[in-house]
Amino acid sequence: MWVKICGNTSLKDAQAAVDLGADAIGFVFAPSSRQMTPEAVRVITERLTGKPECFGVFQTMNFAEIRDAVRTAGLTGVQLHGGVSIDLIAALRKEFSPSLSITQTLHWDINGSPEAANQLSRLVHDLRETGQVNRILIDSKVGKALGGTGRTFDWNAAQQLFRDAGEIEMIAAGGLNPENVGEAVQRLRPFGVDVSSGVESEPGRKDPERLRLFIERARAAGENPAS
Ligand SMILES: O=C(O)c1ccccc1NCC(=O)[C@H](O)[C@H](O)COP(=O)(O)O
Repeated sequence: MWVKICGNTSLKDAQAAVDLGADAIGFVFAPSSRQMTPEAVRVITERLTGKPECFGVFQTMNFAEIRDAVRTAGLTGVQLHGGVSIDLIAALRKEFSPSLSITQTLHWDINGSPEAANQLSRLVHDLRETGQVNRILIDSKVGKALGGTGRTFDWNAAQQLFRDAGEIEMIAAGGLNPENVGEAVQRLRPFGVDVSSGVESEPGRKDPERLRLFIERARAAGENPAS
């Protein structure tokens, strides 16, 4: 089970996640209590020991802004959180191919209609067809909030979406924490999981014990489908 710890704001927290076995760490450039600048992230990525994937989370659709942040911050991947633009994905792929990992986020509106799941399925299909996206992350949308919400979506209703995704790597996010990640993995059988607020002691600060439990339980559930 691939595990990403998102919303890091310090070297101490990012290094703790890596030392505890996270595959990837994330930095939020979107408006948020966890928002970072590319320069501040660079200070962290330059000093990190280990070789995690380092993702930037972007809510902008501005190609130049993302391109410059990738270079300045020393990112290995982008997580596109502000909507789907095949043109933006193609431009990033052309600029960085194949070294940049591209994750497209799709949002499950927790107050949305049941038909929204069909729309997400079509989007997953279309993104897969482009062959330019490495992973798709399903996150909760709560009102206008597109990330870091701490709220889960309906895992039962989403099972089909994850099952039908085919070969593209699907990541589950939204309200995960050490207490519920095992159940989320059991229900959705994702390629990976992503967490931000569920392993914090306060916004922007990670709790080492919650980090440890999250990673351990996600991995255990991933290795044992029957548990
Ligand atoms: O984390 C944020 O504050 C955030 C704000 C705006 C857009 C994206 C954001 N985070 C991106 C992530 O990858 C989070 O891990 C994901 O949204 C899950 O957050 P949480 O429900 O707090 O675990």
